Amino acid sequence: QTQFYRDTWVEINLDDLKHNVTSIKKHLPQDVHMFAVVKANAYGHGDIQVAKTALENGAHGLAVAFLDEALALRRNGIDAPILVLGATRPENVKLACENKISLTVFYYDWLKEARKFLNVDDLLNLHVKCDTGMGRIGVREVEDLKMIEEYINTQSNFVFEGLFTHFATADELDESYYRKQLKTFLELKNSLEIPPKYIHSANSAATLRFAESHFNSVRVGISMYGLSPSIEIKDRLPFELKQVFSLHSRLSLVKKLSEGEKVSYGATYETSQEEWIGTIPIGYADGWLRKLQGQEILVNNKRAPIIGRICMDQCMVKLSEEIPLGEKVTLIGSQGEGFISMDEVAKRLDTINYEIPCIISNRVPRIYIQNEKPIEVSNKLLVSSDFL
Ligand SMILES: Cc1ncc(COP(=O)(O)O)c(CNc2conc2O)c1O
Repeated sequence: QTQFYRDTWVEINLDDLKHNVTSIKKHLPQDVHMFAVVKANAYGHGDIQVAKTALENGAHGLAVAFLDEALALRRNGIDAPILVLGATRPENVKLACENKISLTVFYYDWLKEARKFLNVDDLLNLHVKCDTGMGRIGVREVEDLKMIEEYINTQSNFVFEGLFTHFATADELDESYYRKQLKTFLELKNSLEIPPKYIHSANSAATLRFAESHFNSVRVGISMYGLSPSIEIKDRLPFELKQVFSLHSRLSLVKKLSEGEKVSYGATYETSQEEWIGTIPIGYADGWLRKLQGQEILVNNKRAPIIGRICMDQCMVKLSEEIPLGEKVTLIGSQGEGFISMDEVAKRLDTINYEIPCIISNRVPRIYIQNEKPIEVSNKLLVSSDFL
């Protein structure tokens, strides 16, 4: 059982994760597959643990950003279908074959290059990505798609396993651009001789809002973690989402300062009267960024503001009264009646909820909670690394 030696940690509630996955599955028709998007260490939640819980509760497969993330899942005993959503080097396709990892192709010449690295009996499962308006990666014209389809279907190394696209605005109230993308995707899909096994377009927002975008598979990330794809659709979701990720620490010092005393770098904070000040062992190197100065956290079930500049490893909080040393504080998540949402922290950082769990760094261990009990600790600082 890996331990951790600083009183700062993330709690991942696997019961809430299960609630979200089963709610999404119930929302989908029986025959629509759910791919759990576990890229970026499952948006900072822990890729292996999230993958296992999602698969145990009805996910059909997994989606990641690049080959390394897929290999990490395979090396941890995950043998469900895995799709790499981003670009892969042609010279690495054999690794994908050997590990039964599906890759994304989005231009013709990649196929000709990739073939050079495959033996005659290698089989590579490919999903063709269409750019219908995201403007990132993907085929944009029917003739380009037809060229790719023709090449895949004539090369024994390649299996045309999937066709997909990605929406840029499915989380917005104005549906016009989404509808334009869906129409373009249908034109591309209908131009194919034979449709591939997986046809998918929906991210969380489209999965929750637009049944016509489900086709036979969906790719769900943010809502699986219990977060709304955007603020504007937050109060229009078809079922309750439970925030899986919470961030906690403990007071490492509590002191009473008299009026006119300074706190932290730059001596920018000055007590306006006699004040109780707590110190917490978390800082910007943990992803608790300096711009979070002033953000309230929960101490003894009450909101308390971070005061003074946030340091690399520590920050200070203004307490409403003397609090015992070692008291648990909650920076994100619930404590008693209080709740600090991912959206509240994101707002203070002028960003979106997706980014927050991603930037809480590997310095902060992840504790997995199931049936209200901690069942696993993942501390990335205490795992060995490969030396070249
Ligand atoms: C191709 C693709 N499919 C599905 C998802 C899941 O979307 P969801 O988390 O909204 O359900 C993403 C998320 N990609 C990103 C999420 O934030 N920035 C991104 O590039 C994606 O890039």
